[in-house]
Amino acid sequence: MHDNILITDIVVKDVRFPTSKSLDGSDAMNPDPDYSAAYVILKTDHPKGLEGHGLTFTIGRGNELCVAAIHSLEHLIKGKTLESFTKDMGSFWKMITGDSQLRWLGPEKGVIHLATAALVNAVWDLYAKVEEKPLWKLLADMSPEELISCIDFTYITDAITPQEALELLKANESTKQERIDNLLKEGYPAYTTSAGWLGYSDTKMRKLCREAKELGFKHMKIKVGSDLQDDIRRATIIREEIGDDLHLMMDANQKWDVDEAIANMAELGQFKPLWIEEPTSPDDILGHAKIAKAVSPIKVATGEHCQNRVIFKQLMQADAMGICQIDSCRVGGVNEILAILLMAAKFKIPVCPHAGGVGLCEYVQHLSMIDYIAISADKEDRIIEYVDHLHEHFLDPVKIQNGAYMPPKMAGYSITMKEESIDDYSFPEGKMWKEQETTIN
Ligand SMILES: C[C@H](O)[C@@H](O)[C@@H](O)[C@H](O)C(=O)O
Ligand SMILES: [Mg+2]
Repeated sequence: MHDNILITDIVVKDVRFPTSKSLDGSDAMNPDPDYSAAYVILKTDHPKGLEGHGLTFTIGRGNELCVAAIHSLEHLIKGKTLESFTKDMGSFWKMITGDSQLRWLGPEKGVIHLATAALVNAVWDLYAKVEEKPLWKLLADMSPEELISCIDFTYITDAITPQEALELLKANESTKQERIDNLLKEGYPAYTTSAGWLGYSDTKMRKLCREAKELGFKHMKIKVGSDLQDDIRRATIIREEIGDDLHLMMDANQKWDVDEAIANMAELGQFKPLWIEEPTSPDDILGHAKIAKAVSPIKVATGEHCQNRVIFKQLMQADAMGICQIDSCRVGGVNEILAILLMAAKFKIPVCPHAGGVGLCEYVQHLSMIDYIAISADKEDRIIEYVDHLHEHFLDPVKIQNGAYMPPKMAGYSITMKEESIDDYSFPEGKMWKEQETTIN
């Protein structure tokens, strides 16, 4: 169906939203994020003019570095056909992460890997659009063999071999349709972070807690890690509002040292959080393992800053990660996510994706859905983050019903941003930035 569609050009945009003005998204480590996207458009010669869209998420300054890194990778994609990639997605991924000179900038981490994610996800978006399916369905319709062929198993075969992964997928194959039907009916449960941003006033927090309850959410996440007494005060207010009806999760955004995390969680444990997220440096595998042991039965959640599948593997092998928080564009896009989902299924670690930001909810719903349909085949103890910001900028925004994500129906990876939004929020020339030039610097 997609024979010889040529990727003729790549357009990259630096899109930034001034969310720091209202302190949306603020946490102990990131007090003033401007949710931003290094945004890619793959132009093609498709008769209907189809384009592949993809983005990688940053929080403002430095977004231009991702834009530049995407340009550096561009020669690996431009002038090639979609089919030359889709006929062997695993090799495509190896090729785009394996450029003999660019690899030095990573390997597979930091700005170059964020850029990889934007491009890889744009290729998947194009693939799904050409096949006229939402991404989750494109993946769900693949045989176990086809799904496995999308993955580069380099560096993870000590945790899962292609053969083991294949068996895992095969065991779920005959029941896939039941789970698709279930998703179409009930959706995939979400949790909300909207009330818990660190910069919000108590009044605003209380109001948002009540709204979240009314909207049917059963789980809520709050930010901690600024000052312990303040964390206790805010958690008390939240518990007053939500009672014991809702589950609570806490996110420290890497603020603590290892022993400090353990000590602080001994205090915050009174609020019965389900998990403590990013208690310390995302690279500290043994530190996470120590914290996980000390705070049990509270789980340690991490992943939004996990640079690649190798770090995920070690966190799992070391019993350091109780909740696996994949991020759609921190690691190298759909292919690497599939590898992580398979490892999580093998280690029986629930996957609760990191979302929010701009476009992350639109992305990760597809990933949790394919996890449920074909990989873990389980929704138990699994929830997708939901944040109520910036969805209006997308052509196919997420749909939440009774606190659950409903499966997207439109073809693609749900990440196509409205043209007007791209223009208005392009940095620094877009009209929204021109209007507030004084606050830029
Ligand atoms: C700066 C961002 O809003 C983060 O606070 C956010 O991604 C957060 O860690 C989350 O888990 O949603
Ligand atoms: Mg977080």
